[in-house]
Amino acid sequence: MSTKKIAIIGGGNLGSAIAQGLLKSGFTQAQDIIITKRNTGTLSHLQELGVTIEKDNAKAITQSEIILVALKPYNVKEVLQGLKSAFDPKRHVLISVVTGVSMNELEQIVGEGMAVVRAMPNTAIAIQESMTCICHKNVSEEQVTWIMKMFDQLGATVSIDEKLMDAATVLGACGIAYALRFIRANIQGGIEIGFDVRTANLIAAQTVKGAAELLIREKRHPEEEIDKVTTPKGCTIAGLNEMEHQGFSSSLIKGITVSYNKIVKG
Ligand SMILES: NC(=O)C1=CN([C@@H]2O[C@H](COP(=O)(O)OP(=O)(O)OC[C@H]3O[C@@H](n4cnc5c(N)ncnc54)[C@H](O)[C@@H]3O)[C@@H](O)[C@H]2O)C=CC1
Ligand SMILES: O=C(O)[C@@H]1CCC=N1
Repeated sequence: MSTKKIAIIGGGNLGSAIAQGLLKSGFTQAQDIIITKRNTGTLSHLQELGVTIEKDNAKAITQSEIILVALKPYNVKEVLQGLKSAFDPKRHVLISVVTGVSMNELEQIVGEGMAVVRAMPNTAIAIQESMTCICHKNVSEEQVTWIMKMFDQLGATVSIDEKLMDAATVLGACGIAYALRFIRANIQGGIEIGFDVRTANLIAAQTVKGAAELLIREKRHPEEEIDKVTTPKGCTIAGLNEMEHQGFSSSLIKGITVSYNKIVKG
């Protein structure tokens, strides 16, 4: 368990999901988490668990060692600029989960030499099932070990070059939404062929979980597993081929590149 205090600046979708994951994992105790938001009303579920809810970002920063920034890309610079004097490069590590803001930009805002980490998790962090991609700058070995240990409690973690961070955002963070839309389409199809929505939801979600586990646990390539399902002249290959005729893989690849270009080109 960690004894470092963590301030989460920006208690929105991702910020509160991280707090939930940290609590569930037992890595951090509620009294060691401070979470900030302008309108704190929506954070009562975390307050009930013992997390400190705070409107004053500077106060949260001075009371913590790890400063996890989960603000929107469009206001992160302005908010952090206003908090510059609260940061102490000798004491603080800044972890940003903000899309599209580089470590150099963050360092320039909060002060030269500041230990800066960019982490790209996804919302499954709330249930310790995130995929988190990480890169860092000015961070000591002890700090890296601690940070990797923290994210390891919250799902799978991989260190990447910063130049891949936008791609990580698309594949890992946006990827949750793509996967859920795939499941939803399966549910819609399932209802059309006879299932009630609850049963279709369970079958679709558990089937996707099983498919993912085959790849993660057995380290297989998807096509190797698909080959085991596609009986010659059978219903799977007939359906799969129709999906491909309709542009299934192509639409996903195109969507991924559109998401990526949205980050890179704006
Ligand atoms: N939602 C997701 O799945 C993921 C989001 N991200 C990134 O995480 C960041 C946060 O995203 P979300 O949580 O979805 O956005 P969000 O809008 O839900 O959360 C941002 C929060 O910051 C709060 N806030 C605004 N100004 C503030 C201030 N001055 N002090 C304290 N709090 C303030 C807002 O009230 C809001 O609750 C974004 O940069 C996004 O790109 C990264 C990976 C996944
Ligand atoms: O859509 C967005 O901008 C953010 C980045 C990753 C997930 N949500």
